Amino acid sequence: MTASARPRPLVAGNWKMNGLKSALKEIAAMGAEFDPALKRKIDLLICPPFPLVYPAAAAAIGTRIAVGGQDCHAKESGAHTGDVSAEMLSDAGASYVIVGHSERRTDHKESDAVVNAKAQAAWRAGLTAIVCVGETKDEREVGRTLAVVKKQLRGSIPDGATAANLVVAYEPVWAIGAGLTPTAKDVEEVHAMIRAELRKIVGKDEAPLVRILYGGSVKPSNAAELMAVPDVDGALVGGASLKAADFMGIAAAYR
Ligand SMILES: O=C(CO)COP(=O)(O)O
Repeated sequence: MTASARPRPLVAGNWKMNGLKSALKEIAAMGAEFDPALKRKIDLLICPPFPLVYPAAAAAIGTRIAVGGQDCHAKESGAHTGDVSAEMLSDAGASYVIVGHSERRTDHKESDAVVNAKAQAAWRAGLTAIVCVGETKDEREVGRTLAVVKKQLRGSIPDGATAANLVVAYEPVWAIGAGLTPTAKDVEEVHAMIRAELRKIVGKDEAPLVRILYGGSVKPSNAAELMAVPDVDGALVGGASLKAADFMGIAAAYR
């Protein structure tokens, strides 16, 4: 492996609790705009709500757009009403799953240990785990950003991570859905620290190839600047992933 090895960028959409069957036409429209030149450069992923995983995977056939879940249970099956396992997501056509999103950490009190177990479940089912980390506004204001993110990384990423089975998403909680983003310099500082931590976690040969996504108010208008930041290997997009025009406008940062 050469020192200049770079990951293949990933532009991922997290639809959160948005999207009815009618939203599937957006996936078809994204596919139509995902032309051969862009396909050579980047990967695209859409993570719809659970009921749409199977039809989204069907809608994405032939588009090279991957489909993922937004969460999974740590167990394979059993008496866990309302939960969905990584194996079920894989069976429905998913190849990725987001774990430890800040909305799960807040709404469902998910700890790093829970996120770690979910990432292991993802790997057991053959899925790539997108492990989310990020500081709150208060943590940033008191200068704890790097310490908080480092602790989340160490607690949330299981042993056995590789560049193929792990994606890290840095999502400052205060930037999500807020129309606010950190400065390019602030993003660079956090991503550089994540890369350094990854060298300890996956080793120095593999670490440069792990994709580190930035998430939080990514839009077509700021994507080029954010995607140009060193150690930013793509985006995890919320609101702007719901419409093909916005999502493909963000992907166009890689044209
Ligand atoms: O949480 C996010 C993606 O997981 C980011 O959401 P927004 O792009 O809507 O800020």
